[in-house]
Amino acid sequence: MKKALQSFSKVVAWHRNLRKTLHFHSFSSPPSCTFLGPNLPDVWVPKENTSPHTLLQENFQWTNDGRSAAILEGKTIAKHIKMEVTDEISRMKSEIGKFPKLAVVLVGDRRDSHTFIHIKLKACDKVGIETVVSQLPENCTENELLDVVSSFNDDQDVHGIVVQLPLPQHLDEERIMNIVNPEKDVDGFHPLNIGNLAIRGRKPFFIPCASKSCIELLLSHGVEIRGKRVVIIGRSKIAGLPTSLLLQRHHATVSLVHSYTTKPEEITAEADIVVADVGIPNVVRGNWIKKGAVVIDLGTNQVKDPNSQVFRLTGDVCFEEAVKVASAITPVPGGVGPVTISMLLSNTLDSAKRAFGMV
Ligand SMILES: NC(=O)C1=CN([C@@H]2O[C@H](COP(=O)(O)OP(=O)(O)OC[C@H]3O[C@@H](n4cnc5c(N)ncnc54)[C@H](OP(=O)(O)O)[C@@H]3O)[C@@H](O)[C@H]2O)C=CC1
Ligand SMILES: Nc1nc(=O)c2c([nH]1)NC[C@@H]1CN(c3ccc(C(=O)N[C@@H](CCC(=O)O)C(=O)O)cc3)C=[N+]21
Repeated sequence: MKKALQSFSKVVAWHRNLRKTLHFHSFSSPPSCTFLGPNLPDVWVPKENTSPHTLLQENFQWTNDGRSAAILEGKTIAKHIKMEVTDEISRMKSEIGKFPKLAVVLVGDRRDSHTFIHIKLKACDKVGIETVVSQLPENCTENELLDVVSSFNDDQDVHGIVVQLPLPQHLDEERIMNIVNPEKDVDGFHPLNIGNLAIRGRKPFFIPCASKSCIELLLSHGVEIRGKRVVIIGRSKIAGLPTSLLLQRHHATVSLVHSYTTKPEEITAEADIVVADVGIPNVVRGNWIKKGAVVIDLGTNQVKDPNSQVFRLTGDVCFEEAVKVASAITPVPGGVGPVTISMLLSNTLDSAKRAFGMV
């Protein structure tokens, strides 16, 4: 009993400390926050030493006084997370002579998928995560793909499996996601993980990386989530839907806008926080945003410049317009994307730690 009380007061002290450093972040009652392991709290909370304190703002101002919005920059956060992952992997190697391994499955030849996989592999290499890539042709059968995933499920040296999405039309994404071992599902897309994310107090093995990235960006810049009205444009399983679930766990009031929503701009204009996950460049205009709102742009659209023929990254939000209205906004590139990648590294490390009994 005494021990339980001691650990409970440690948790409370940890919360108090966190509240002090992050200022905005508090829980209604500590016991409602179930701890799921070192890196899997009931809500996603940036670790103290992960969030660069220089970024923390004492009092986040939900205003735009006619100047530009604050830029919620992701590269520095990503760097801090990567540094921490690197340190932990070095420790793992020296203590038990083992390291995490990520398997990536790519079907077909999509240009953006190649880019994203290249970024993931490079990041893994940098922090000391071993990788294995299985590339299948565009016209592969579902059974061929299922076999590849199954072989990674069975491989004890593999701790994380990523099946790059989207898959070609003829393949049933749900069937493929279902077969990934939930304990290796570092993307967090398996129905068991999504389901457990949906219900507060339940314990997903992994939370999707882009969703964690959104929360991390908000919290580490001092943006309060609890009680805020959030509108997410898009309900994809990669980002929109899980982000809505995670934000609910953080006590936001969440609405989802999708392709059947009429007059989405009237709904987004009510939001304190707008999250765009559509995949259409510049679809969210300045007049969709309430003055002083915070804008998180997940869109990473490769758009060909008609003059130079060079591909440029464009977000879903028309940055030039939104920056004049919002109080804070993520840039593309350099906002959500880099943090998403670092979350994948962190999830893979967590999975290896679990496999090695280090948690
Ligand atoms: N930066 C990052 O970390 C990440 C970035 N992304 C990027 O996010 C973007 C979206 O990708 P992904 O999540 O795969 O999305 P999907 O293509 O799977 O889904 C898009 C969503 O947008 C909705 N939608 C489409 N058109 C409209 C519209 N005109 N108005 C309102 N809603 C609309 C769709 O509605 P409906 O459901 O009705 O079809 C759907 O829910 C891409 O640019 C991708 O690269 C994705 C993941 C991570
Ligand atoms: N199984 C699966 N898991 C995913 O997590 C997944 C996926 N499939 N399919 C596609 C989307 C998209 N996504 C991004 C990840 C990183 C950046 C990223 O690093 N962006 C950088 C720049 C990228 C560049 O230079 O092209 C930035 O915004 O600064 C972007 C997008 C993950 N996704």
